[in-house]
Amino acid sequence: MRISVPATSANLGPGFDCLGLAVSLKNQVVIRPSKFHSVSLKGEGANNPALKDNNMFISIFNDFYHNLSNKKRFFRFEFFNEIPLSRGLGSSSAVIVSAIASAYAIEGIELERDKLLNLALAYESHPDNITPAVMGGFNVATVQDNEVKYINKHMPRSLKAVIVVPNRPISTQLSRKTLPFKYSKEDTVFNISHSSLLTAAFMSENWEMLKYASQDMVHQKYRMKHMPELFDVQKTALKNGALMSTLSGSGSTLFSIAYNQEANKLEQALKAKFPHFRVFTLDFDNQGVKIEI
Ligand SMILES: Nc1ncnc2c1ncn2[C@@H]1O[C@H](COP(=O)(O)OP(=O)(O)OP(=O)(O)O)[C@@H](O)[C@H]1O
Ligand SMILES: N[C@@H](CCO)C(=O)O
Repeated sequence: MRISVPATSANLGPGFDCLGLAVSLKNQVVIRPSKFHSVSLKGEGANNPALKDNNMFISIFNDFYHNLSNKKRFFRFEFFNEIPLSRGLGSSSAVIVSAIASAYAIEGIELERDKLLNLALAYESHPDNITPAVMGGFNVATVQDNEVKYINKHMPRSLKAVIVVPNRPISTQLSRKTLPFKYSKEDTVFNISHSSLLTAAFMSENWEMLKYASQDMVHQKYRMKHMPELFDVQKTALKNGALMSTLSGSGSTLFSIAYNQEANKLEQALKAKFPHFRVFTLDFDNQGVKIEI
């Protein structure tokens, strides 16, 4: 069985903990019954011994598998990771979503996407990465009565994501602790209005509105000041054709959107100015989690 899950970019500026979309970097895992437990790891995280010895995917998979099955079986797990770890591209959501989905699939139990999403919520309390990881596309999501309420929309082929991935990881858990405990009425109103405008811009495909609507007062400046070069990445992106440029999730990746015809120029400008960072041009993913039996 093979399962793949896309990387995701959450917040999109003002939509803290509620907006997110999926891009075409993917983590894949192939799982086969085996005489004994074994793991192989390629791509992102391959040099990280913790991912072999104490792998979050395997522990979540085992929890679900043991609950669903009465059998004692061993598996071989082959991971092919494209999603950089702890860079704000939803690496943990990809692991959570794929581990739950594969435990059901290997037992031959159908799992609806909505149910998968709500099971994933137990591991990640904010829904802005897990929703696009499951559904693909652009998503607005909130949690009410322990359930994710969301609206999803496909992204068009006329746009690309251009991402700048710094070499320093940022842990989401630690980064959330650096945010203020309280916000002023002005900052709160600023974010409500910008997040609403941004959502309307995505839903109505009014791409020229993105640069106004994607501004934020709630989290980016607090997080980016720990890596001040990110302000320069953002400025360079906006000067070179980006329709919007925002901190991806809790960082450290900077995520930009550009028209197809502007994407190459934007990628080259970012590569020239930040040669020590990785720059990728990606399509958007409209499929979300995908299982092949
Ligand atoms: N491919 C993977 N295999 C196993 N564990 C992983 C993998 N990718 C991420 N993880 C786990 O998830 C942690 C990173 O989660 P964290 O929420 O800090 O970052 P993120 O999900 O990449 O960022 P964000 O939530 O801002 O998008 C890693 O330290 C590791 O424990
Ligand atoms: N909304 C989350 C996304 C990262 O998981 C945050 O900004 O902390």
